[in-house]
Amino acid sequence: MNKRRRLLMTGQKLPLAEWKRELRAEKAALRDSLSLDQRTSWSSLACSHASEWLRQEGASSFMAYVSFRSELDTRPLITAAWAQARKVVLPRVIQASGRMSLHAVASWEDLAPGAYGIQEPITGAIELPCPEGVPDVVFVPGLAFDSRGGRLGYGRGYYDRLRATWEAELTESARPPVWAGLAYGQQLVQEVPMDDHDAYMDMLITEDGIIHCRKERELWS
Ligand SMILES: Nc1nc2c(c(=O)[nH]1)N(C=O)[C@@H](CNc1ccc(C(=O)N[C@@H](CCC(=O)O)C(=O)O)cc1)CN2
Ligand SMILES: Nc1ncnc2c1ncn2[C@@H]1O[C@H](COP(=O)(O)OP(=O)(O)OP(=O)(O)O)[C@@H](O)[C@H]1O
Repeated sequence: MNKRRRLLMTGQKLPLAEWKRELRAEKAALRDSLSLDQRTSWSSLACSHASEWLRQEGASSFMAYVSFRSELDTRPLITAAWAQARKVVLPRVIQASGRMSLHAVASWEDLAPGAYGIQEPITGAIELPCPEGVPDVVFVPGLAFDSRGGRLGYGRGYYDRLRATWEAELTESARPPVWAGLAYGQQLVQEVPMDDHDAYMDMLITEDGIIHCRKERELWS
Protein backbone atom coordinates (compact mmCIF):
# COMPACT_ATOMS: atom_id res chain seq x y z
CA MET A 1 0.00 0.00 0.00
CA ASN A 2 1.28 3.40 -1.00
CA LYS A 3 1.67 6.12 1.66
CA ARG A 4 -0.28 8.57 -0.51
CA ARG A 5 -3.24 6.19 -0.47
CA ARG A 6 -4.23 7.75 2.85
CA LEU A 7 -5.02 11.01 1.10
CA LEU A 8 -8.27 11.50 -0.77
CA MET A 9 -8.45 13.54 -4.00
CA THR A 10 -9.56 16.46 -1.85
CA GLY A 11 -6.32 16.22 0.17
CA GLN A 12 -8.25 14.97 3.20
CA LYS A 13 -7.11 11.85 5.01
CA LEU A 14 -8.99 8.64 4.32
CA PRO A 15 -10.86 7.72 7.51
CA LEU A 16 -9.08 4.88 9.33
CA ALA A 17 -12.10 2.56 9.24
CA GLU A 18 -12.46 2.99 5.49
CA TRP A 19 -8.75 2.46 4.93
CA LYS A 20 -8.94 -0.75 7.01
CA ARG A 21 -11.95 -1.97 5.03
CA GLU A 22 -10.21 -1.39 1.69
CA LEU A 23 -6.96 -3.03 2.78
CA ARG A 24 -8.88 -6.02 4.20
CA ALA A 25 -10.70 -6.61 0.91
CA GLU A 26 -7.52 -6.14 -1.14
CA LYS A 27 -5.36 -8.49 0.94
CA ALA A 28 -8.08 -11.15 1.35
CA ALA A 29 -8.52 -11.27 -2.44
CA LEU A 30 -4.77 -11.48 -3.02
CA ARG A 31 -4.41 -14.31 -0.50
CA ASP A 32 -7.37 -16.17 -2.00
CA SER A 33 -5.73 -15.98 -5.40
CA LEU A 34 -2.72 -18.06 -4.27
CA SER A 35 -2.75 -21.66 -5.44
CA LEU A 36 -3.04 -24.42 -2.83
CA ASP A 37 0.47 -25.61 -3.77
CA GLN A 38 1.91 -22.16 -3.21
CA ARG A 39 0.17 -21.77 0.13
CA THR A 40 1.24 -25.24 1.29
CA SER A 41 4.85 -24.61 0.38
CA TRP A 42 5.04 -21.15 2.01
CA SER A 43 3.15 -22.38 5.09
CA SER A 44 5.55 -25.24 5.56
CA LEU A 45 8.57 -22.91 5.29
CA ALA A 46 7.10 -20.35 7.71
CA CYS A 47 6.20 -23.11 10.19
CA SER A 48 9.77 -24.46 10.03
CA HIS A 49 11.14 -21.00 10.85
CA ALA A 50 8.66 -20.72 13.73
CA SER A 51 9.45 -24.21 15.11
CA GLU A 52 13.19 -23.57 14.94
CA TRP A 53 12.77 -20.23 16.73
CA LEU A 54 10.65 -21.88 19.48
CA ARG A 55 13.39 -24.46 19.94
CA GLN A 56 16.12 -21.79 20.19
CA GLU A 57 14.09 -19.80 22.69
CA GLY A 58 13.20 -22.87 24.74
CA ALA A 59 9.53 -21.89 24.68
CA SER A 60 7.45 -24.44 26.54
CA SER A 61 4.03 -23.29 25.36
CA PHE A 62 2.41 -21.27 22.60
CA MET A 63 -1.00 -20.20 21.45
CA ALA A 64 -1.76 -20.87 17.79
CA TYR A 65 -4.80 -20.66 15.55
CA VAL A 66 -6.24 -23.33 13.27
CA SER A 67 -6.27 -21.88 9.76
CA PHE A 68 -9.42 -21.18 7.79
CA ARG A 69 -10.03 -19.67 4.34
CA SER A 70 -6.65 -19.15 2.62
CA GLU A 71 -4.69 -18.36 5.79
CA LEU A 72 -1.14 -19.54 6.38
CA ASP A 73 -1.60 -23.16 7.43
CA THR A 74 -0.36 -23.72 11.00
CA ARG A 75 -0.82 -27.50 11.02
CA PRO A 76 2.93 -28.26 10.54
CA LEU A 77 3.73 -25.97 13.50
CA ILE A 78 1.16 -27.61 15.78
CA THR A 79 2.13 -31.18 14.79
CA ALA A 80 5.84 -30.42 15.37
CA ALA A 81 5.04 -28.99 18.81
CA TRP A 82 3.16 -32.11 19.90
CA ALA A 83 6.10 -34.25 18.74
CA GLN A 84 8.44 -32.07 20.87
CA ALA A 85 6.14 -32.08 23.93
CA ARG A 86 5.47 -28.34 23.70
CA LYS A 87 2.10 -27.24 25.04
CA VAL A 88 -0.28 -25.99 22.33
CA VAL A 89 -3.05 -23.59 23.32
CA LEU A 90 -5.97 -22.88 20.97
CA PRO A 91 -8.84 -20.41 21.29
CA ARG A 92 -12.59 -20.85 21.31
CA VAL A 93 -14.47 -17.80 20.05
CA ILE A 94 -17.30 -16.53 22.25
CA GLN A 95 -19.19 -14.44 19.70
CA ALA A 96 -21.61 -12.88 22.18
CA SER A 97 -18.83 -11.23 24.23
CA GLY A 98 -16.22 -10.83 21.48
CA ARG A 99 -13.76 -12.78 23.64
CA MET A 100 -11.79 -15.99 23.27
CA SER A 101 -11.37 -18.72 25.89
CA LEU A 102 -8.08 -20.64 25.82
CA HIS A 103 -7.63 -24.40 25.99
CA ALA A 104 -4.66 -26.79 25.88
CA VAL A 105 -5.06 -29.18 22.95
CA ALA A 106 -3.07 -32.41 22.49
CA SER A 107 -4.65 -33.96 19.38
CA TRP A 108 -6.65 -33.04 16.28
CA GLU A 109 -9.43 -35.15 17.76
CA ASP A 110 -9.89 -32.53 20.50
CA LEU A 111 -11.19 -30.08 17.83
CA ALA A 112 -14.56 -29.48 16.15
CA PRO A 113 -15.94 -26.71 13.90
CA GLY A 114 -16.94 -23.63 15.92
CA ALA A 115 -17.73 -19.96 15.20
CA TYR A 116 -17.07 -18.93 11.57
CA GLY A 117 -16.49 -22.65 10.80
CA ILE A 118 -13.02 -22.48 12.41
CA GLN A 119 -11.76 -25.69 14.04
CA GLU A 120 -11.59 -25.06 17.78
CA PRO A 121 -11.39 -26.98 21.09
CA ILE A 122 -14.53 -29.02 21.66
CA THR A 123 -17.24 -27.91 24.06
CA GLY A 124 -16.30 -29.02 27.53
CA ALA A 125 -12.52 -28.67 26.97
CA ILE A 126 -10.96 -27.34 30.18
CA GLU A 127 -10.41 -23.58 30.04
CA LEU A 128 -6.95 -22.28 30.97
CA PRO A 129 -7.12 -19.67 33.73
CA CYS A 130 -5.56 -16.22 33.40
CA PRO A 131 -2.77 -15.39 34.26
CA GLU A 132 -1.41 -18.93 34.87
CA GLY A 133 -2.55 -20.11 31.46
CA VAL A 134 -0.82 -17.32 29.52
CA PRO A 135 1.55 -19.01 27.00
CA ASP A 136 5.16 -18.01 26.23
CA VAL A 137 4.33 -17.09 22.62
CA VAL A 138 1.17 -16.12 20.71
CA PHE A 139 1.05 -16.83 16.97
CA VAL A 140 -1.41 -14.41 15.43
CA PRO A 141 -3.30 -14.63 12.12
CA GLY A 142 -3.91 -11.53 10.05
CA LEU A 143 -4.62 -10.10 6.62
CA ALA A 144 -1.78 -7.56 6.59
CA PHE A 145 1.23 -6.63 8.74
CA ASP A 146 3.81 -3.80 8.67
CA SER A 147 7.41 -3.31 9.89
CA ARG A 148 6.29 -1.77 13.18
CA GLY A 149 4.30 -4.92 13.95
CA GLY A 150 1.03 -3.24 12.92
CA ARG A 151 -1.64 -5.85 12.17
CA LEU A 152 -4.93 -5.93 10.34
CA GLY A 153 -7.34 -8.76 11.24
CA TYR A 154 -10.91 -9.53 10.26
CA GLY A 155 -12.21 -6.58 12.22
CA ARG A 156 -13.78 -8.13 15.30
CA GLY A 157 -10.97 -7.21 17.71
CA TYR A 158 -10.56 -10.68 19.27
CA TYR A 159 -6.77 -10.51 19.59
CA ASP A 160 -6.77 -6.86 20.68
CA ARG A 161 -9.20 -7.75 23.48
CA LEU A 162 -7.13 -10.76 24.52
CA ARG A 163 -4.04 -8.59 24.80
CA ALA A 164 -5.89 -5.91 26.77
CA THR A 165 -7.19 -8.55 29.20
CA TRP A 166 -3.72 -9.95 29.77
CA GLU A 167 -2.21 -6.49 30.20
CA ALA A 168 -4.80 -5.77 32.88
CA GLU A 169 -4.34 -9.08 34.68
CA LEU A 170 -0.64 -9.95 34.39
CA THR A 171 1.40 -8.82 37.37
CA GLU A 172 4.43 -6.63 36.67
CA SER A 173 6.88 -9.42 37.44
CA ALA A 174 5.22 -11.85 35.00
CA ARG A 175 6.86 -12.11 31.58
CA PRO A 176 4.36 -11.13 28.88
CA PRO A 177 4.15 -13.47 25.88
CA VAL A 178 5.94 -12.73 22.62
CA TRP A 179 3.40 -11.82 19.92
CA ALA A 180 4.33 -13.21 16.51
CA GLY A 181 2.34 -12.56 13.34
CA LEU A 182 2.35 -15.49 10.90
CA ALA A 183 1.84 -14.55 7.27
CA TYR A 184 2.87 -15.00 3.66
CA GLY A 185 5.47 -12.46 2.51
CA GLN A 186 2.88 -10.93 0.20
CA GLN A 187 0.82 -9.88 3.26
CA LEU A 188 3.52 -7.43 4.39
CA VAL A 189 2.53 -3.88 3.52
CA GLN A 190 4.12 -0.48 3.85
CA GLU A 191 1.67 0.67 6.53
CA VAL A 192 -1.26 -0.91 8.34
CA PRO A 193 -3.80 1.62 9.66
CA MET A 194 -3.73 1.30 13.46
CA ASP A 195 -6.27 2.47 16.05
CA ASP A 196 -5.25 3.08 19.66
CA HIS A 197 -6.70 -0.28 20.76
CA ASP A 198 -4.84 -2.28 18.09
CA ALA A 199 -2.15 -4.64 19.39
CA TYR A 200 1.33 -4.50 17.80
CA MET A 201 3.30 -7.68 17.06
CA ASP A 202 6.83 -8.19 18.42
CA MET A 203 7.87 -10.18 15.37
CA LEU A 204 6.63 -11.49 12.04
CA ILE A 205 7.34 -14.88 10.53
CA THR A 206 6.94 -15.55 6.81
CA GLU A 207 8.33 -18.11 4.35
CA ASP A 208 11.41 -15.85 4.07
CA GLY A 209 12.24 -15.90 7.77
CA ILE A 210 11.84 -13.78 10.90
CA ILE A 211 11.43 -10.00 11.13
CA HIS A 212 11.73 -8.30 14.52
CA CYS A 213 9.37 -5.35 14.91
CA ARG A 214 9.38 -2.19 16.98
CA LYS A 215 6.40 0.06 17.30
CA GLU A 216 8.60 3.18 17.05
CA ARG A 217 10.58 2.11 14.01
CA GLU A 218 10.44 3.59 10.51
CA LEU A 219 7.92 2.03 8.16
CA TRP A 220 9.17 0.12 5.13
CA SER A 221 9.45 2.48 2.23
N1 LIG B 1 -7.91 -19.11 11.95
C1 LIG B 1 -8.31 -18.02 12.61
N2 LIG B 1 -8.90 -18.15 13.79
C2 LIG B 1 -9.35 -17.02 14.42
C3 LIG B 1 -9.19 -15.75 13.87
C4 LIG B 1 -8.55 -15.64 12.60
O1 LIG B 1 -8.36 -14.55 12.03
N3 LIG B 1 -8.14 -16.80 12.01
N4 LIG B 1 -9.65 -14.64 14.55
C5 LIG B 1 -9.07 -13.37 14.51
O2 LIG B 1 -9.51 -12.45 15.10
C6 LIG B 1 -10.78 -14.85 15.44
C7 LIG B 1 -12.03 -15.00 14.60
N5 LIG B 1 -12.33 -13.76 13.98
C8 LIG B 1 -13.14 -13.57 12.87
C9 LIG B 1 -13.70 -12.33 12.69
C10 LIG B 1 -14.54 -12.09 11.62
C11 LIG B 1 -14.80 -13.09 10.69
C12 LIG B 1 -15.69 -12.83 9.51
O3 LIG B 1 -16.16 -13.75 8.85
N6 LIG B 1 -15.93 -11.59 9.17
C13 LIG B 1 -16.72 -11.24 7.99
C14 LIG B 1 -17.01 -9.77 7.97
C15 LIG B 1 -18.37 -9.44 8.44
C16 LIG B 1 -18.49 -9.76 9.89
O4 LIG B 1 -17.70 -9.21 10.65
O5 LIG B 1 -19.38 -10.54 10.24
C17 LIG B 1 -15.96 -11.57 6.73
O6 LIG B 1 -14.70 -11.55 6.73
O7 LIG B 1 -16.61 -11.87 5.73
C18 LIG B 1 -14.23 -14.33 10.87
C19 LIG B 1 -13.40 -14.57 11.96
C20 LIG B 1 -10.48 -16.03 16.31
N7 LIG B 1 -10.01 -17.18 15.58
N1 LIG C 1 -9.55 -3.92 24.02
C1 LIG C 1 -10.75 -3.80 23.43
N2 LIG C 1 -11.87 -3.72 24.16
C2 LIG C 1 -13.07 -3.57 23.57
N3 LIG C 1 -13.26 -3.50 22.24
C3 LIG C 1 -12.18 -3.58 21.46
C4 LIG C 1 -10.87 -3.74 22.01
N4 LIG C 1 -10.01 -3.82 20.99
C5 LIG C 1 -10.74 -3.72 19.86
N5 LIG C 1 -12.04 -3.56 20.13
C6 LIG C 1 -13.13 -3.40 19.15
O1 LIG C 1 -13.06 -4.43 18.16
C7 LIG C 1 -13.47 -3.95 16.89
C8 LIG C 1 -12.55 -4.38 15.78
O2 LIG C 1 -11.27 -3.82 15.88
P1 LIG C 1 -10.23 -3.89 14.66
O3 LIG C 1 -10.80 -3.35 13.42
O4 LIG C 1 -8.96 -3.30 15.14
O5 LIG C 1 -10.10 -5.50 14.50
P2 LIG C 1 -8.94 -6.43 14.00
O6 LIG C 1 -7.79 -6.35 14.94
O7 LIG C 1 -8.66 -6.12 12.57
O8 LIG C 1 -9.67 -7.87 14.09
P3 LIG C 1 -9.37 -9.30 14.73
O9 LIG C 1 -8.52 -9.15 15.97
O10 LIG C 1 -10.72 -9.89 15.00
O11 LIG C 1 -8.66 -10.09 13.71
C9 LIG C 1 -13.60 -2.45 17.01
O12 LIG C 1 -14.97 -2.16 17.02
C10 LIG C 1 -12.96 -2.13 18.35
O13 LIG C 1 -13.59 -1.04 18.98
